Amino acid sequence: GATIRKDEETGEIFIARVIHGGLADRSGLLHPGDLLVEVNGNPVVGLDPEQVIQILMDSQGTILFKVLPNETPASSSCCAKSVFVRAMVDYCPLQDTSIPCPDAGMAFRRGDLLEVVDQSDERWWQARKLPSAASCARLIPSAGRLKSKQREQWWSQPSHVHTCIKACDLCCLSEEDPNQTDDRQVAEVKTLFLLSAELEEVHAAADDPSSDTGGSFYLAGFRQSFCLWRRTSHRRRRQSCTSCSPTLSSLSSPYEEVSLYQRHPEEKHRLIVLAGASGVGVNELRKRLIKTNPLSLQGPLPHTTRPIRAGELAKPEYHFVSKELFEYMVVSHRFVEYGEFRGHLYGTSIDAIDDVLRRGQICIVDVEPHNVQMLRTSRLKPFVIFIKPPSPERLRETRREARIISAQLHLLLLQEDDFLQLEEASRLLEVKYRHLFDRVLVNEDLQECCSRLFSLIQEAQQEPQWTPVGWTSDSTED
Ligand SMILES: Nc1ncnc2c1ncn2[C@@H]1O[C@H](COP(=O)(O)OP(=O)(O)OP(=O)(O)O)[C@@H](O)[C@H]1O
Repeated sequence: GATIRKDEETGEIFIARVIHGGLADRSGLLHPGDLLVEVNGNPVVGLDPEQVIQILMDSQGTILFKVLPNETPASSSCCAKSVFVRAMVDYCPLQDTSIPCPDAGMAFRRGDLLEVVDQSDERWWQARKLPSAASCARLIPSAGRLKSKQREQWWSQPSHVHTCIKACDLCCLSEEDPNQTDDRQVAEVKTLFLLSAELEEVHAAADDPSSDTGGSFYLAGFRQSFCLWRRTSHRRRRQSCTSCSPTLSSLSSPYEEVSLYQRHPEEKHRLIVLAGASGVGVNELRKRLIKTNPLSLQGPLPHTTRPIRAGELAKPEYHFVSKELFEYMVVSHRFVEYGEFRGHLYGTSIDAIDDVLRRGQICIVDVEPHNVQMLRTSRLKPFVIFIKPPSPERLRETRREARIISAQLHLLLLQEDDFLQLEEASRLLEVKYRHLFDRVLVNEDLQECCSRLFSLIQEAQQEPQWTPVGWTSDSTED
């Protein structure tokens, strides 16, 4: 329940910290800074901390400490106000040689919620993991300490590839007039979305202008070419540069302060974000949810530069815009995701999300996990649900009839390779983005997953949830 330290000059042993909720804390008799004179009658001045610990370990029954109380004790830990944080990094005390007492340390993974009960030591904080019945806190590195560790690691890496710089360089080379900023940025978009041989193959195979409203894989209520763009553009959709982005870089804050937020019934609904590896069923779940609850749930209407087809005006399933307007929206950062398919641009815009929310409906989007960060604003207050596959056996059992669209636009049954890829991609995404997910849901039985998803969506809107403090402490729109 306490740690000790030795004053190297005088050889005196002091109580370094009292663990919140531990025996020493509950006794109220020991405080940081108290001078330890004797343990069970053994003088300890001049001993090493390890020798003092050995005396304690050899003792049985009652342990008697003789202490000289610290004359200016720090304010009692029980009076300090707890701060709640979400861990944005993983930490393991057993791999940290600098921790004063590894046994008193607490391991955590990114995304874990922690109650920090004591920040009086600028290097080591005391915390409990939530939800937790444990009364005794454990040691975690302070934000400052973790940041300096991250900085050391960052500088020790040989090089950092800045994808944004590369994209700009390339586009500058291809521009006739380097002063035209907008054109340059548009060229950057093109650079980022240069179609691969695979996608060109799709163009050739699918060059049938009527296919968007016909074909055996038409998804009711969902735009086929938009879905096909999504399906074939994984990893080519717009991505921010993680080397440079202050929010995503390895130097960003290791803890995010959070507080409980409950949506007021008159406030706009929280944005619901579904994320998952390609093929896990995110689109199927979203489609089913909207189909069964069309009045309360809606997806944002995508934008496209594709021409309007005959008969589409009656019930447009896109915002049809000119290429110029689309490109203007790109440079104005109006798109969450965008890309090119069959020579036309497609994208999900923030404005389209706002349209749904303004109508009083719950907006549900599915985005690539690397794009979740840009939706994390106090205005949208996204509730992010990660969809993951079930166990390997159940995945193969439940997906016997499942189909994915091939690069040649054929609907294919999932093969062993697809299952392996899906499992690996899902595992990697969860490791990398866990801190951005509010909930993780296993998509085993479709019907059951849909109803659990619907309950989660209700929970997000009606029950208190942990959100970044910035989302509730100010009313500024971002
Ligand atoms: N729980 C499930 N049981 C059986 N089949 C499922 C289940 N979930 C999804 N499927 C099927 O798996 C296939 C792929 O699903 P879906 O198209 O929704 O994937 P996705 O996650 O949206 O991937 P992408 O973004 O690459 O399109 C579809 O045929 C869908 O009907």
